[in-house]
Amino acid sequence: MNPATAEPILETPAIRTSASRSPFPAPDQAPLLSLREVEAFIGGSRILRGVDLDIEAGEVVALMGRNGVGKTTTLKVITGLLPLRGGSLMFGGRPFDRLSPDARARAGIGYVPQGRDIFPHLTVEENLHIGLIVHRRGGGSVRDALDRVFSLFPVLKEMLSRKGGVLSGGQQQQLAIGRALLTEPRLLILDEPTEGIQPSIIDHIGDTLRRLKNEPVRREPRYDEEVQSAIKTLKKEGRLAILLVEQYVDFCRDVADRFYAMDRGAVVVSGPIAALTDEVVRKHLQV
Ligand SMILES: Nc1ncnc2c1ncn2[C@@H]1O[C@H](COP(=O)(O)OP(=O)(O)OP(=O)(O)O)[C@@H](O)[C@H]1O
Repeated sequence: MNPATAEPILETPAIRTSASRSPFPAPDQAPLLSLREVEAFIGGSRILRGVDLDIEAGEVVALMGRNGVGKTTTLKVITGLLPLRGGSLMFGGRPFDRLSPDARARAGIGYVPQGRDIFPHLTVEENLHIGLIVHRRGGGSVRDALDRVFSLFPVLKEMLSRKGGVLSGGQQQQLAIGRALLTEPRLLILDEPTEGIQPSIIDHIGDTLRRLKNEPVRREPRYDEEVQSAIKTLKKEGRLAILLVEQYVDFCRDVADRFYAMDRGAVVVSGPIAALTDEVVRKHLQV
């Protein structure tokens, strides 16, 4: 079944459950990633309250929701930065909640956290080398892996000797994604890839003109088109799945196959991206 087209939208608590799936399906039939009834605490506070989420190989899934509902916490549980306190977590059909964050990275989970986490005092080239040496998987050549990153993000090739800290927000994002891709992940996790990216000059000019004409300034999302088009290219290649925490609805509608919307530590709606209607946005996502 293609989840992008065949799956109806469901309101939780009974979000899409897999009645036909046994709790431990054969690895080759299982989703790439599967969270069931996941619970997590920060300090004494219960932050995740039974999160259910599946990602199939090759698909792009948007995890959405208002501020503070538990999206980043969900990613931290997946990557092992926060312990699972209840429920199950499977990757490639096998439980993996006991693995260290490092072992999860080696198993194929690439993570680009919010704020990007590049090394500002190292050059672009040195930042990329960290991706190559730390967790490199797969048998492909380093040259091919680098060429793939440079074809997705040509600006990185031009800026190899610049320090990471002098790049623009959008370029740092491209560097962080490029570095994660060099580890050849099976699942790439991106936490708010559009966050903190400066409005483009074109948008700025547009705003100024509108102000001059006394028209309201557009408050449309502004995001990095390179990141958007890279996600679409990666999706076409189908070599990895992407889990994306993102607040811009248009961005998600453009790149994602499916979405999950969270509220107060649980998934409240999920479905194919076509089901992310304006009503769903108003009810579950708008502030
Ligand atoms: N280090 C922490 N200590 C205490 N509470 C925390 C901590 N980190 C997160 N929380 C709380 O956990 C809840 C979920 O936070 P989380 O960062 O997962 O939300 P989010 O959906 O990713 O939102 P945002 O878009 O604002 O990042 C919030 O109520 C937040 O206040």
